[in-house]
Amino acid sequence: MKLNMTPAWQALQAHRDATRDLNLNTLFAQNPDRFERFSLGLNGLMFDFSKQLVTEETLRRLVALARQQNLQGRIEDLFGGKKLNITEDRPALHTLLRDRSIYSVNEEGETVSHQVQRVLDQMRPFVDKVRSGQFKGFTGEAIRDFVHIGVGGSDLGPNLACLALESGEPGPINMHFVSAMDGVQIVDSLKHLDPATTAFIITSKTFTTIDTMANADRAKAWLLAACPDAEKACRQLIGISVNKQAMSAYGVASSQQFEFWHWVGGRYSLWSSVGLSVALYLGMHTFEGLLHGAFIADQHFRTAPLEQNIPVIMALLHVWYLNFCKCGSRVVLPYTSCLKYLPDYLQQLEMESCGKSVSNDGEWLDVETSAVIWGEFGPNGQHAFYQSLHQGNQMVPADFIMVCKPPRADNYDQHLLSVANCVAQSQALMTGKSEEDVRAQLQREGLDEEHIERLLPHRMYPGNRPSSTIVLDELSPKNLGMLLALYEHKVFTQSMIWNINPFDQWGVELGKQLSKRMYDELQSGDTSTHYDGSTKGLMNIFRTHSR
Ligand SMILES: O=P(O)(O)OC[C@H]1O[C@](O)(CO)[C@@H](O)[C@@H]1O
Repeated sequence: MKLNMTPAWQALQAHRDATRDLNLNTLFAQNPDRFERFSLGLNGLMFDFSKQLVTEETLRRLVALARQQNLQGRIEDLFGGKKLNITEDRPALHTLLRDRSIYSVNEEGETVSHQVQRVLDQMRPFVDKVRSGQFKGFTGEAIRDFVHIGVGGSDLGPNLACLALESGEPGPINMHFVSAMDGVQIVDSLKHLDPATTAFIITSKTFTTIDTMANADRAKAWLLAACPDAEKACRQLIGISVNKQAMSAYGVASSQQFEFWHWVGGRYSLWSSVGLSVALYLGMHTFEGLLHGAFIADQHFRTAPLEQNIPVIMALLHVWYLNFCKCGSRVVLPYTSCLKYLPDYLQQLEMESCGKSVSNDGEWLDVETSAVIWGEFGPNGQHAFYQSLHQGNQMVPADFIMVCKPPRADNYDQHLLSVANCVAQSQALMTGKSEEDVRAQLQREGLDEEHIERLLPHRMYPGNRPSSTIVLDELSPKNLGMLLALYEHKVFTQSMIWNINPFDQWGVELGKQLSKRMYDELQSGDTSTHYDGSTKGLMNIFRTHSR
């Protein structure tokens, strides 16, 4: 039976039709305990969903949908290593990267736990060597600068975590990130770096991604220009990949190859050796803190009742807004610039995982799956798109992220400013500003009646716009690990409700194939006739103006 014909779905649809007039201000007025009732805590993290347009009944019906879709069984399948990634015939075992003691799933003879342990045991001494200045370049000087080269899941997580968790004080090494295929970032970075003291961390699950390999080629050529002894120069390359053969062929010494496995999806790979850059930059204890936090979230997801399960509630709210309230996008608003890259990270996690139109049974879906996830460091967003959040005519549910302890102790005052804005913005979205309030204000400002009538509709805020606030007591490795893993499980829950595979991404392949052919033709100057008019026109314009 199609999902939207099932009893739980139909019941939710009827409930939505009956509650279209739900008003948040009224809900708070009717229930003084609403904040306590509609918030959940977990080890230093609090999830406040009291400003969501839902009632107890909405939640009950959403949980009934999760039960109907056998969510609990699917959670067990995930943790038990069932091959949930059916189109690639493999399990998704990223949770094992955070818990090496309990589960052990056999994968080609060696238990997965052993594989994970082996790589962590390889990472630890390497991190010590680097951070103590014992990792030397071709002149014998210590390597001080590392350039992490990767893209998508091989870039976003480490980049997010390095910025989020750095102390603001200089450490033993500097970390730089390069992901852009156009070559601008790598060329600009190399200008400021010294080949004698710089190493490159080439991070790519496949070790074939053209964006990453083009940047790596550029970096390797730069090293070779300074040190023609290829073996010595390549000592400054570190590889992170499932593809050991390709790393060796590229010249990465086997002691500097850090493996991960096919069962770790790219956007779920921060917890694998892909996190090496975090460990190098901030210490192994920071990386292990991230793993620990994610493990706490895993246990919570696996054991908490659905009604008190944070990622389950996050996902059900997402389903509610996307499928029943028809809100096609959701905005992520962190109120610390340390989490500047969080919206980008979550955009890949959600949109690559859920951007599907076909169910696990191969049927075209009749319900929406992929919401547009976007966002920005909140205070900057306020000066760009909050106008639309407050007065635009589309409802965009928001996730505010607030941190209590200031990430920089020596600027408490500005931290207060940011927190005040975070809380005030979610309040303003909810309460809005009524016609009476606007009229009273304009009268106080001394405007005449005609002017007031003209301005009234422009100065009113409809309010009743929903948001959640996730509060972290501090921005620690544990809390960041928890936050990211909760979002992972949110995405998993949504996917199980829609019965889609969140672990493949076939939709990115066609563009890659076409661009390869086009690149070859642009290089050779070949004028192909098999393109459509627009494509041919664009290529011709480029040919005319590029040189
Ligand atoms: O780690 P790789 O193999 O270089 O891939 C990078 C990214 O490219 C994608 O395959 C999408 O193009 C992502 O899923 C992945 O995170």
